[in-house]
Amino acid sequence: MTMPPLPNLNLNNLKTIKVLGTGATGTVFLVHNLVTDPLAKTPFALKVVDKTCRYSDKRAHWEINVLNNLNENPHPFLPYLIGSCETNEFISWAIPYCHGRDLNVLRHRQPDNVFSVNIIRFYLAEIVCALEHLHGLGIVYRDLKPENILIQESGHVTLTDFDLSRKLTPSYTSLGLGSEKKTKSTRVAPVTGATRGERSNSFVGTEEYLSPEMVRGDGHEFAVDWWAVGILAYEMLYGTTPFRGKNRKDTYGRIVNMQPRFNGKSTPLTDLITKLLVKDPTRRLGHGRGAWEIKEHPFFVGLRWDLLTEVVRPPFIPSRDNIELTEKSAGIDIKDHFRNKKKRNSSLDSVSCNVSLSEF
Ligand SMILES: Nc1ncnc2c1ncn2[C@@H]1O[C@H](COP(=O)(O)OP(=O)(O)OP(=O)(O)O)[C@@H](O)[C@H]1O
Repeated sequence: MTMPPLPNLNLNNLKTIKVLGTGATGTVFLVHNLVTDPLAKTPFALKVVDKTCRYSDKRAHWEINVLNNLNENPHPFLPYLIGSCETNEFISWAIPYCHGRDLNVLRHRQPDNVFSVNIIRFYLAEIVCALEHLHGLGIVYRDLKPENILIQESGHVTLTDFDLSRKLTPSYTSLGLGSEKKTKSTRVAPVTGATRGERSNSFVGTEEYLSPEMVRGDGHEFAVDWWAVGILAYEMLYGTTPFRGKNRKDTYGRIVNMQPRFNGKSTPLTDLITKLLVKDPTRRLGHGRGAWEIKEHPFFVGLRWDLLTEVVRPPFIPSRDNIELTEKSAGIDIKDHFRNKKKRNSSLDSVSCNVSLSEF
């Protein structure tokens, strides 16, 4: 499918409504186009990255590149690029706004902060499909975590945030042929700056979601994403990740050495998690035949993968009321926002410009 050329975004025509999220390198704003959509009927998400942060321009260009690729190879559970723009200070790009917040927020709204098994099955199925599509394009995602799984207006998921993703030779083509090339991991090094209660981002993802091969500094490939699916499933089931330690070093030690603990007797879901959390990536579910190994697991028995977007009703459909456009008139000056962010970060010695990404 060939897409028409993307419109260049004109930042002067955009009005910020509110901040949707602030990450290691960028800030995501909810914006609307004052010229074409003055009443903010169809707002969209604008990710803005400060070019003065180390590695940020490379990461931003890469993310735009991935989104461009997705425009040519679309998938219902992955975003597309609406447009982009670059100035001396910022790189910005727009993607559709996801009304339902992210899976982390949603989990904290559930009784006991955990999802039911049926809801876990639904979200895992969609995430497996999204990862399968990315892997088919030769992209290893490397940053799966609840905060990066957004809920669309329809209730289906969208994976976001591709700056840590990487291009590999696809191994799981539709013919199941080929062997993948590994991407090297730099040995994990502590980075400072996560504030209390937040998860910190390491150079390749969030520490509790890192795979043993990443922690060890071995080469890694698509199987890191299947490991992260196992961590995610565990967190959705128990409300906590399986290897969380007292501190980062302890967490890394547990990731490499400890087996996950389960409450009660084995179920298809705990069996799936066990097979995804195999330390040796070559023995992990998904390594041999990619997503199909996971789709064929008994946990998903009876699920019509081909009808996922049409028949299966999402467990949570955000209502229009969830869109808090009350701050519509407020407007946030993007430059001011970054000036203040820099001030805050310098006093915290924060991660913002400090993320070690020596692979770039
Ligand atoms: N399209 C969107 N719709 C709604 N909210 C969004 C959208 N994109 C991002 N967000 C919110 O903004 C947050 C940060 O986005 P994103 O992860 O892309 O930024 P980042 O700077 O790369 O962060 P990170 O430090 O995790 O790499 C997300 O967790 C989410 O809550």
